[in-house]
Amino acid sequence: MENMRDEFPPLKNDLLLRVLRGEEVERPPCWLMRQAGRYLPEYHEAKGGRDFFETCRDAEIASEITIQPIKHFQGLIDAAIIFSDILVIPQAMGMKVEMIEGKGPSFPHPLREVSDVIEVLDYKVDVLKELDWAFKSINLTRWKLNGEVPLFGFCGGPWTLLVYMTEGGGSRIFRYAKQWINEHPDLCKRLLQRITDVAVEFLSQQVVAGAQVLQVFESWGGELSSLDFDEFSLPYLKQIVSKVPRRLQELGITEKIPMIVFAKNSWYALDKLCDSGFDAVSLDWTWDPKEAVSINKGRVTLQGNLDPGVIYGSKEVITKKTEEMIKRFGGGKKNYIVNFGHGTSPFMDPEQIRFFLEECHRIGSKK
Ligand SMILES: Cc1c2[nH]c(c1CCC(=O)O)Cc1[nH]c(c(CCC(=O)O)c1C)Cc1[nH]c(c(CCC(=O)O)c1C)Cc1[nH]c(c(C)c1CCC(=O)O)C2
Repeated sequence: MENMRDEFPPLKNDLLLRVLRGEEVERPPCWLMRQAGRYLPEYHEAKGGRDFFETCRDAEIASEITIQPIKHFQGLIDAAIIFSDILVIPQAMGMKVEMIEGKGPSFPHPLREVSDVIEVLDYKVDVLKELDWAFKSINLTRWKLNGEVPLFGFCGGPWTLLVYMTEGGGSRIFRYAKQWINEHPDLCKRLLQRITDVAVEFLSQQVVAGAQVLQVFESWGGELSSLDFDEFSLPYLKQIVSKVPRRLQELGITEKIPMIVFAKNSWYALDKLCDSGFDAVSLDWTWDPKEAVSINKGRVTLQGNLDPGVIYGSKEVITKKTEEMIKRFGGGKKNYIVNFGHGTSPFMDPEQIRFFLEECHRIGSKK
C-alpha cells in the first residue's frame, strides 16, 4: 500500500485544497459533516441489516457509502469523507464499542475505576494491525472516487474520546468525564496522551492509505470551561497538528496535508485555535460568521456553519439564511468552506439538502 499514493487517478476537483492553501477561488467548496448516512435511502440499502461497525469494516460497502453523497448530489459536493466513526480509536485501544439502533454508541465496560484506565494504558496498540480495515477502505475509496473530489480522513479529538470512554456513550450531564478530570487530572492526562499518540499514527496512516485532507472532531469541546479546555483539549489538538506532518515525513510523504479542527461549542477558544497550527477551523452554528471572521483576521480558513435545522425550513428560508451566511463569511472567494455547524440528521429531506447546495453554488459564484 505504501507507495501507491502517486498512482491514484489524478484529482479533477481541487477547489477544497486550493482554499486550504489560502488561494482565491471561484466559489467556496462545499461538503457536509455526516454527508453519508441515514437521511439517504441508498445508505439503508447498502447497509442492509448489518451492524454499524461491521459496515465500517467492510471496505467494499464503506467505500460505496462514502461515495453515495458525491453521486447523489452530482457536482455539488467538493469532498468525500471516509465512512467510519470516531470511536474506532477506543476500539483499537482494546475497548468494546457497540452501536445500538435508535440509541447510539455504547461501551459495555466504560472506564470507571483507576484500574480500568491503567489497563487501557497497559494495552499495546498496533494501529496498522487494529485499524487495517480503515486503511484498506480509504485505499479502495480513492480508486473508486476516480479523482472526482479529494478524500477526508478523520479522527476524534482526545477529550471527546475520553468522554465516550468514561461515560460509556453520549451524555447530557457528563458526570463521569467531569469526575475523572477533577478527581484524577494526572491520570486523565496520561490517557489523553495515549489517545493522542494513537490519533497521530492513525491519521498519518490514513494519509499513507490515500487520505488527502484530515479533520479532527472535538465534538464535546464545549463541555469544558475555557481553562479546562486549555488543559485537557487544546494541548492534545496542538500535538496532533504538529506531530502528523513529522510522522508523514518519516513515512516518506513530503506533500503538505491540510488539517481542519472542529471543536464544537468551544467559542472561547477560537482565537487560540486560529493559532494552533490547523489550516482551518470548523464552526458550529452558534457563531455569527462576521464575528468569527473578525477574530480570525485571515489566519486560517473558516468552515461552517449553517444550523442543519434550516434544512427543515422552506426554500425561501434556506435561501435567506444561506445568503446571510456566505455574505457574513466575506462572500466565499477566500478562506471559506461551506458546511453545516454539525452533522446531518436522519430526518432530513435529501432534496432540501440539494437545494441548499445549489444555493451555495449560485450565491458563492456571484462576482
Ligand atoms: C461524536 C461523533 C461520533 N461519530 C462521529 C462524531 C463526530 C462528529 C459529530 O460530532 O457528530 C464522526 C462520524 N460518524 C460518521 C462519520 C462518517 C462520515 C460522514 O458521512 O460524515 C463521521 C465523520 C458516521 C456515522 N456514525 C454513526 C452513524 C449512524 C449509524 C447508523 O447507521 O445507525 C453514522 C452514519 C453513529 C454514531 N457515531 C457517533 C454517535 C454519537 C453516533 C450516533 C448518532 C446518531 O444516532 O445519530 C460518534
